[in-house]
Amino acid sequence: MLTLSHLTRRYGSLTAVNDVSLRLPVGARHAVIGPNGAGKTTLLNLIAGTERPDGGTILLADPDRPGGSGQLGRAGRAGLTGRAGKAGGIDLTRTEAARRSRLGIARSYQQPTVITELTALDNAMLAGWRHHRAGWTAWRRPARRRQMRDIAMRRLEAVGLADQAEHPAGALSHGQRRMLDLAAALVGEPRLLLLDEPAAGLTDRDIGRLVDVLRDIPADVALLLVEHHIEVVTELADNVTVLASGSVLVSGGTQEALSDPEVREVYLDTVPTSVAESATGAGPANGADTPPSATERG
Ligand SMILES: Nc1ncnc2c1ncn2[C@@H]1O[C@H](COP(=O)(O)OP(=O)(O)OP(=O)(O)O)[C@@H](O)[C@H]1O
Repeated sequence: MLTLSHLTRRYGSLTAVNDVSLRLPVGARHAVIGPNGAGKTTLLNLIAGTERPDGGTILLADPDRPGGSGQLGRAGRAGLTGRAGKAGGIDLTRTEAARRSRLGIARSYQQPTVITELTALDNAMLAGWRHHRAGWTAWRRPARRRQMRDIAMRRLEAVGLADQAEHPAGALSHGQRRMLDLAAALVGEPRLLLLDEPAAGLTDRDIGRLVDVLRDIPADVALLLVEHHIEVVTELADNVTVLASGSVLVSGGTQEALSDPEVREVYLDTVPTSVAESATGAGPANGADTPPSATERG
C-alpha cells in the first residue's frame, strides 16, 4: 500500500535519510529501529508530509482502485487523487500533510500532541475531523458530529480513557496523554498508522495496554512503528528495518533482522543486554531471568 523509493533527506551536509526504499503491504506490521540519530523520525516525517525529501518518491496505493484497500472511495470523493504514480498509486512525494491525513495516513509523535485546554474527548474528535474525507465542513452537520463523537468515545474506551473523556487533557498523566494521542490517531480510521516511540516513558503496565491496543487495530490497517523498546517490536512487528546513519542496514523478518550480527553490533548491543537477548532469543534472557513480555506484564 505504501512504496518508498530511494528517499533521501539532507540537513546541510548531514544526510539524515539516505536512499531508503521500503514497501509496506496492506495490514503490514513493520518496525523501524536503530540508534539515536539514525533517521527514524525523519523517515516518518517524510511519509506524513511534515518534511519533504530531497530525492526519491512516496507512492500510496489508490484506495479507489481494486487492490488499493482502505476506506472505499476516499481519495476520489475528496478530490485527492494527486499525481498518478507509475504503479497507478497516488504520488505523495510533494503532497501536503493535511491531504495525506485525509488519504488515511495518521501519526503519533514522540511527544504527545494533545491540546491541554480541551477535554480528552474533544481532542480525539478534533483528530477525527482532520482525517475526514469531507474535511472540516462536515463538522457543521449534527449527525456527523454525533457519529464522530461515538467513534472517539469507542477509541477512548479501547485505550482505557473512557472515564477521562470529559476531563481536560492537561490533567492527564504522561502515559494517559500517550494513550490519548494513540486514540486520536485511530479516530480517523487510518489506512496507515505511523507511531513514533509510542512506548517511550510508559510504565510496564501501560506498555502492556499499548501492545494490546495495537494488536487490536484492524488487520487491514498498516502499522509503521518506530520504537526503542525491542520487546514491543518483537510483540508487534512481522518485519523490521534497521536504520543506521540514515541508511538501511538490514530489512527483513523480525527475528532474522534482530539476529543479524551487524545489527547487534551497531544497535542491540547498545541497549540493555537482557532486552536485546530476549529480542534475539539468545543467552540467559531465555531462561529463568527472562523479563516478562509486555503483554504478560500488562
Ligand atoms: N530539523 C533538523 N535540522 C537539522 N538536523 C536535523 C533536523 N532533524 C533531524 N536532524 C538530524 O538528523 C539526524 C536524524 O534525526 P532523527 O530525529 O530522524 O533520528 P532518530 O533516528 O529518530 O533519532 P532518535 O532515536 O534519537 O529519535 C540526526 O543527526 C538529527 O540531529
